[in-house]
Amino acid sequence: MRAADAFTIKNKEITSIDLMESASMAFVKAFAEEVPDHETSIAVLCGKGNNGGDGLAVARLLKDKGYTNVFVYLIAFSSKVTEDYTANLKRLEDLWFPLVTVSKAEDLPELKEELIIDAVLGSGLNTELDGEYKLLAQRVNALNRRVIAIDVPTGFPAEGELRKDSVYLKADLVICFERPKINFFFPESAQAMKHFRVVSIGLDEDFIQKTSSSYQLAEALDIRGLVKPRESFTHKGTYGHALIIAGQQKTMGAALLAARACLHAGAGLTTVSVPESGLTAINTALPEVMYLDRADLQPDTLEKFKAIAIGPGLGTGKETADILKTIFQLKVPLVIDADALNVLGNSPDLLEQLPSGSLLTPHMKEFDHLFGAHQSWWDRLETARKKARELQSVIILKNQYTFIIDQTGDVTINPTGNPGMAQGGMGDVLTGLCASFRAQGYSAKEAAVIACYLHGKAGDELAETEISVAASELAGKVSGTLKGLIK
Ligand SMILES: NC(=O)C1=CN([C@@H]2O[C@H](COP(=O)(O)OP(=O)(O)OC[C@H]3O[C@@H](n4cnc5c(N)ncnc54)[C@H](OP(=O)(O)O)[C@@H]3O)[C@@H](O)[C@H]2O)[C@@H](O)CC1
Ligand SMILES: Nc1ncnc2c1ncn2[C@@H]1O[C@H](COP(=O)(O)OP(=O)(O)O)[C@@H](O)[C@H]1O
Repeated sequence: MRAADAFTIKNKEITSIDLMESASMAFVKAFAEEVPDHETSIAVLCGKGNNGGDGLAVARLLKDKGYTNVFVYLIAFSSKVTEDYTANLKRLEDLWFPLVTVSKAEDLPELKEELIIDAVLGSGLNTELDGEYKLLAQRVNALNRRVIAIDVPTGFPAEGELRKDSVYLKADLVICFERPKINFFFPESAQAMKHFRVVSIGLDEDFIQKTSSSYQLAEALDIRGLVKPRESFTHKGTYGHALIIAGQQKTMGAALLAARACLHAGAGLTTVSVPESGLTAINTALPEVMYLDRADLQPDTLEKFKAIAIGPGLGTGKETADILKTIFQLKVPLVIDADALNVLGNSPDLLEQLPSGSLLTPHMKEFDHLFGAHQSWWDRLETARKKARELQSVIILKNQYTFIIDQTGDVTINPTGNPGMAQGGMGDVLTGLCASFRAQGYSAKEAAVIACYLHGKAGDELAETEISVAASELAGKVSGTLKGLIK
């Protein structure tokens, strides 16, 4: 983002102070939507860097917009100032704007304002907060006021490990510039912020798009670009035959959910391999789906499938390990989930035989069982990037924001989905979707991106009218959601 900043200043003939003005205007526009009442009393806490400069400009622009109770506190813990901060301070002084200087955290007056704008430190943070900044953050946090941060909460690193014992100036909302920071997507960010929204500040979009970054955010447009329309004269053979190896006596539902999702996501044919006791359930619940006896999981039978998913509800016994050994010998694209992942976690030798181009779909616990315990999500993601390269496979690391890591270690972040989806069976549905798109001929990465986006999007649509979303319902919805996405 700093490179885009510099490029825009150079190539769009825009000065850095103008860019700060543009950023502050974008902040104020979003702020006005969040806080429409112009009588709201607002304290703007400004550090001495460019984040503080934004705060000064925001205070002035809020006044211009009709906010009548805006007060500025200059957090003067450092002797260094930036040029644009100084210019914006002068603009405020010229307006006779009342300014309170705070040289030590203990000098911060008992703030009476209902709302605090945090412009103390932004993305220039180079280490975790300590000293006066830490005391200030703790004092402000203790006030329990509504806080809206400019760009990032003070003390929150845009990237790198988020330590559990770090102190942040906690924000209810962060209005950030141009692109979200990678650390916003980790569960640990909840210690520092509740929500974020992104505003455009006019940086050169072409430059941002062309600048290579290891992180991409999946968007509806990407899905539209990836999904191929169903052409005339095609038939069930065109859309691939997927096999799902899943389920035991007491976890047959996992197999049904995965198969249901596979079917509704458009695979030409879906077959499940479950214990024979599940046959009636399959025939009753999913008449389109075919059955393959476990005893028939032999190389010559399996070669005909266009994709095989294995794991949901399968159990971690010897049978699972034996099936894995068999399917690892094939040239069929694989999707590995749940118990199959746990078996690989128990046997590193088997993991080494994983065919390249496979798709692994672990949640946090399965991931740590496979690759070792992690203290932070940053570290976990770094391991995922390393392992995806080593295994030449795609890893879907599931969470509220799911990370899709490709064979080069690049990360696509999936923004769809919601807490209504926090219910058993949701992962089984995702596995069925992955199998379906792999069978339809999409690459492991394409299948992962389409499946994750679609999964969350269908969940979001259901959550518009429901508190919680059942996995079977979501599986039945994906076809309609996909149609809406590619229209
Ligand atoms: N393209 C964009 O995104 C745009 C971004 N813009 C805005 O600029 C912001 C970034 O501004 P920035 O680079 O001046 O850094 P900022 O966060 O104000 O802090 C710098 C000061 O903090 C200090 N410091 C650092 N860590 C510390 C610590 N742990 N504890 C104590 N001090 C610490 C550091 O001191 P130093 O360590 O260097 O001595 C330095 O003095 C960005 O968030 C956004 O709001 C827009 O205006 C325009 C377009
Ligand atoms: N709060 C949430 N927001 C978005 N997605 C969620 C949320 N909770 C769960 N999910 C999604 O649901 C799925 C859960 O997977 P998993 O834990 O393997 O479920 P199960 O084992 O019950 O099938 C993941 O794809 C995850 O991204």
